[in-house]
Amino acid sequence: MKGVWTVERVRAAERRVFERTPEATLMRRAAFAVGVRSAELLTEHTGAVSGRRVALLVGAGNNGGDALWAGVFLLHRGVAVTAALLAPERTHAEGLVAFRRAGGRIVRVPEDTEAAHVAVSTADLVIDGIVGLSGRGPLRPPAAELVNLVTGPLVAVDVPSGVDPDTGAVAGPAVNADVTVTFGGRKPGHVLADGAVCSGAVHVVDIGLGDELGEPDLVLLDAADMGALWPVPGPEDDKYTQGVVGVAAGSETYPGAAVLATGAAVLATSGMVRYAGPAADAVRTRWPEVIATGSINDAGRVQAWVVGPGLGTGAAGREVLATVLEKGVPVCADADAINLLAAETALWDAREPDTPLVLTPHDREFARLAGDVGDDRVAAARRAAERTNCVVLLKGHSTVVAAPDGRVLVNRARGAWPATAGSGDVLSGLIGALLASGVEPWLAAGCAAGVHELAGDVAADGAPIGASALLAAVPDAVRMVRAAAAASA
Ligand SMILES: NC(=O)C1=CN([C@@H]2O[C@H](COP(=O)(O)OP(=O)(O)OC[C@H]3O[C@@H](n4cnc5c(N)ncnc54)[C@H](OP(=O)(O)O)[C@@H]3O)[C@@H](O)[C@H]2O)[C@@H](O)CC1
Ligand SMILES: [K+]
Repeated sequence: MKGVWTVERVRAAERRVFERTPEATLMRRAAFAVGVRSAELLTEHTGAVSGRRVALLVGAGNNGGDALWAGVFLLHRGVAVTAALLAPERTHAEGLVAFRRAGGRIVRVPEDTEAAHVAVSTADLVIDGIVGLSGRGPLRPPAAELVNLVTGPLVAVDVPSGVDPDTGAVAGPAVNADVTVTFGGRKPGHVLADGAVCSGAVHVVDIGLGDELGEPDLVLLDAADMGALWPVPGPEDDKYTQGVVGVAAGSETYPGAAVLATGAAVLATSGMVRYAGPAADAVRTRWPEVIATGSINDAGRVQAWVVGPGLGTGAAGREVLATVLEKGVPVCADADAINLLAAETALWDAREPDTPLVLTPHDREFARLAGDVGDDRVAAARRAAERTNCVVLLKGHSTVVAAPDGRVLVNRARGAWPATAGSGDVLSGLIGALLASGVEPWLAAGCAAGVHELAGDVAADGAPIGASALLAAVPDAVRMVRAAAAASA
């Protein structure tokens, strides 16, 4: 698992490190890493380092200082570097002196705006040192204008400017980086909301903060983590011991939701799948291995239920949800099950106390359940998880999964193609299968979201896809995470 630390935590670690290591040393290490990565990118994009042109966008603080020292490194490698100072009176003083001494060219904004425009638009590579951990709100107009002119690769120092480092929110113009070089560990802004996209490829550099950072605020599951968690049958297992999942979904109007959710459960694990509901014929036709029945009351024993996709919010749906919640096994509640729970507090009483419940809302469902998501998606999901004593998987470009005990994991989206009708039904089936296999609910939700994302990516391959194609790619995605786990073992 990869850790993610909030700005407050990074600052606290930084203070402890400063007691034994001078601030300037840390800055040099950070800047060196930015310089090295930039030189690599220059080689990749232009075939050389020496003789190339780089522009630095330098703001008022230490982020700009990092950029200037990276500029010094590049000057020593024979690069022609121009620094556009966006807050000339507040530029990092030592960085500026060193940059001048190394032969760097300086242009001041707004006085030399024209020269800055030329430098940025003709650069082979641009380094964004406008603002880092102290950044708040979008880029201000002079910086936004310059960023618009960038044509070459863009390297963000620490955080792409204009992205909120703690929430990933982007409220206006922001840097869209190809690469972000960050220090010590990832920040929430690299993995959440629009910040995940603006960050490009995130490169984490150890500058000596590591030991002081402590437990991360959020975690990211990588493919190897998912592969290690994914249930694999042992020699003693049969169809029952691997966990039986029940799906209570779909209606006469929406049989497709039942077919997709059930199919996902079939493909996720080799445990048995039962279906209960009005789409039994459609499910049986598509998935003959499923034991399908028309009524929840006839369904046999299962180790976890998936309830909600295409269920409807009428009396019949309500009855099904109440029955499932009373069973005393883990439940993944999606779509209409969430709407029902949001609309009727009495339904919560049907839940066997402390049986795990995973809720998988998108923003509108979340709003009905727990109020507006707002900019801080982690805080929103964490609050809802604590209040409802549920695992809350908040869908979005980056999926956030909060456990009632405060743990949060994030899945960075690979692309937007999987955001298609029926895709949520597939996700709920995957979660149900992992719950039935006994995977801890918080990890089950995170792992399912990761494999779902990967399946979408594999299926889309750069073109739009439907949920059926995503579903069909689930075995490939499982193979990929299993292979990643085997490779890292
Ligand atoms: N962590 C570590 O260990 C290490 C960290 N290091 C580096 O230090 C960086 C943090 O530096 P920092 O604290 O000096 O602040 P920084 O982010 O440069 O902002 C400066 C000023 O910009 C302003 N400003 C705010 N928003 C703005 C906006 N949207 N658009 C324009 N301007 C905006 C705001 O001032 P204002 O104008 O609002 O008065 C703010 O005070 C960190 O990201 C990393 O690169 C490394 O050197 C070594 C080790
Ligand atoms: K930056």
